[in-house]
Amino acid sequence: MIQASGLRKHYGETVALDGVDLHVREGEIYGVLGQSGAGKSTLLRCVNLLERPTAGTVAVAGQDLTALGDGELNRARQRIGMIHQHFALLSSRTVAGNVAFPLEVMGVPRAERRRRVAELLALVGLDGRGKDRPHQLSGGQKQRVGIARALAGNPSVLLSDEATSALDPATTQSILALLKRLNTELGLTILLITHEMDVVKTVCDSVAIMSGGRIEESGAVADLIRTPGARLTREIFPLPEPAPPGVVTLTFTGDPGRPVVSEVVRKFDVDVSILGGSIEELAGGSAGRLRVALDGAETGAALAYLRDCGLIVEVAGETREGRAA
Ligand SMILES: Nc1ncnc2c1ncn2[C@@H]1O[C@H](COP(=O)(O)OP(=O)(O)OP(=O)(O)O)[C@@H](O)[C@H]1O
Repeated sequence: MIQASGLRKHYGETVALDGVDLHVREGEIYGVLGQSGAGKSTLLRCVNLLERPTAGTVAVAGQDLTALGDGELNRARQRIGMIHQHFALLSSRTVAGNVAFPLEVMGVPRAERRRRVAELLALVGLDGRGKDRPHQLSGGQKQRVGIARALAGNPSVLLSDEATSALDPATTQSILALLKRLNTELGLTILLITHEMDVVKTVCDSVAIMSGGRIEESGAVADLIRTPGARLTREIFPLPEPAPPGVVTLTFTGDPGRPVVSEVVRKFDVDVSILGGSIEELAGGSAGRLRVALDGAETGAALAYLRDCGLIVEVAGETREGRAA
């Protein structure tokens, strides 16, 4: 749905994007995670060409935006909604007036605008709040107005620029739940940028980790977690690094369906000490990482058994290895 290739963006001497390739599939929620200055906002603004990249191409829904003239680009942008960290609402307009704004720009007749605005406000849970002014709303409600406005043109893609960064944790969760619902019900493809791992954990199907204008790691969250050595896994399930030589790290996605650790102890001449670990509920299901020390005559056979059970097994100091379930 979104295909960016070889994106570069220079601001004078500053290289904000240093050759970025991004592939967002239709219907997924894709998160770009990175610290301040990593280039996330620049990437997002290059996707809808609010910023023209210094080099590279961007295609959305098969249309190469970088090849379009201004008129065609404006029409293409109507199919790309955007929401912002600080909501960017017009304080002089009512809630309904804010949502109606893009419809006015598109030349939608008044009666149709009213119908559409009412529909959009109901969709984001703001039924009956159309006459309010933005200052009468909470942060979460303001972001709901921002989302309704972004959906006015029936976009196939929604870009989210740190949309939950100004919100408290409970409100963040309610806005993420709304985005997930819109993704599922409308088939909306969502590209969001964030510096919060919790956002990635809660809603993202895929992720790119950015640093210094480059993508360091990208892919489906479930695939990355099963990739030995992935940075995403280490950040979601932090454990002391590096592990002492011989210590074993077990990573798993989904429910193993049986108590594999106690099975190993019963089946093999081996003792297992649990040194640390955690289990997280991710958008695509649960996943976990456990650090253990194995001691006994059948350690090798026990590790082979754990691999056969579908766990990713990494032994500190040995060559990385693992296999899919
Ligand atoms: N309009 C601009 N003019 C000059 N430099 C810019 C401009 N926009 C971004 N930069 C620079 O580009 C780099 C990447 O900035 P960008 O805002 O894309 O990062 P970010 O990951 O979104 O960070 P933040 O979360 O703090 O916004 C930074 O060094 C920033 O100073």
